Amino acid sequence: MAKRLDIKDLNVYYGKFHAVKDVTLSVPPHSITAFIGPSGCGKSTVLRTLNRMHEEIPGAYAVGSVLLDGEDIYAKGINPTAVRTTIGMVFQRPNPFPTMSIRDNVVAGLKLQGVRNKAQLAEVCERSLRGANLWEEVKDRLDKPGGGLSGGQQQRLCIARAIAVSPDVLLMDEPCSALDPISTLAIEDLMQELKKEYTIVIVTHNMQQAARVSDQTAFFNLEAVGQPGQLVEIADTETMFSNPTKKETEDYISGRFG
Ligand SMILES: Nc1ncnc2c1ncn2[C@@H]1O[C@H](COP(=O)(O)OP(=O)(O)OP(=O)(O)O)[C@@H](O)[C@H]1O
Repeated sequence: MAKRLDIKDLNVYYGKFHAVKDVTLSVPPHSITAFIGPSGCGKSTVLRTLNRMHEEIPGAYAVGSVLLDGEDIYAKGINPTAVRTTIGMVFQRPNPFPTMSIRDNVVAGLKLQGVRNKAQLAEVCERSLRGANLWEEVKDRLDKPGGGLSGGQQQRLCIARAIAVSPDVLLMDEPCSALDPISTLAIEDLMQELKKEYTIVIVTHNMQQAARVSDQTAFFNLEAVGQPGQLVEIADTETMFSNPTKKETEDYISGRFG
């Protein structure tokens, strides 16, 4: 079920390096929010803090709060693994378990949670593959390895894997950057379907993609190399691309820098 995210005064550090400064923004449920901005401005860093994935990086830490429907995902006693189930992530390069069957890839998270009931696993597998718009292409080869699919199919398999555990939010870190244009459009179409059930945040380098798929766009920038990235502005996507408030946003989206 889609939930709302509220990020408040978020600062992120890699050891002594202050990577992201004072980010405050909200992501409404059933919407797609795109993070755009030049390389190194902290888009992926912010995204990773939205499901505590940065905690896997030695020395990385966040200060501030991230609320999921009002509940702080950083509160004491909250298990980061549980957070990553509720707030799933799809990465830049499709990363299915290559030798594992398509079926087992999809239900890997459920099996980790201890679900053993075959009928339940089969039902979730089909529903998730349908949800990721991959069912028709793979229904006759569910026992074949996930690594045998095309790049675009593998990315949809990863989306199926993420939605199989019934998340509230899907984070997507440049999910199309390793894909051809047709697979990219398939994922973009799929995102429009997915937002009916989930809240989506996507990092993209592709401004046309941000304009095509997102409801609101957040532009990040950094004053100079070595300085922390900051949120410059956030607005509904149409306004952002037609009438941004800040000149640096206009310069970026019109291709004058970055
Ligand atoms: N694992 C890490 N360890 C140390 N510094 C990191 C790490 N990951 C990112 N950084 C630094 O944090 C800053 C923000 O990086 P981040 O990857 O979030 O930017 P980005 O906007 O997503 O960039 P890109 O568009 O190139 O992917 C950069 O200065 C980067 O070098």
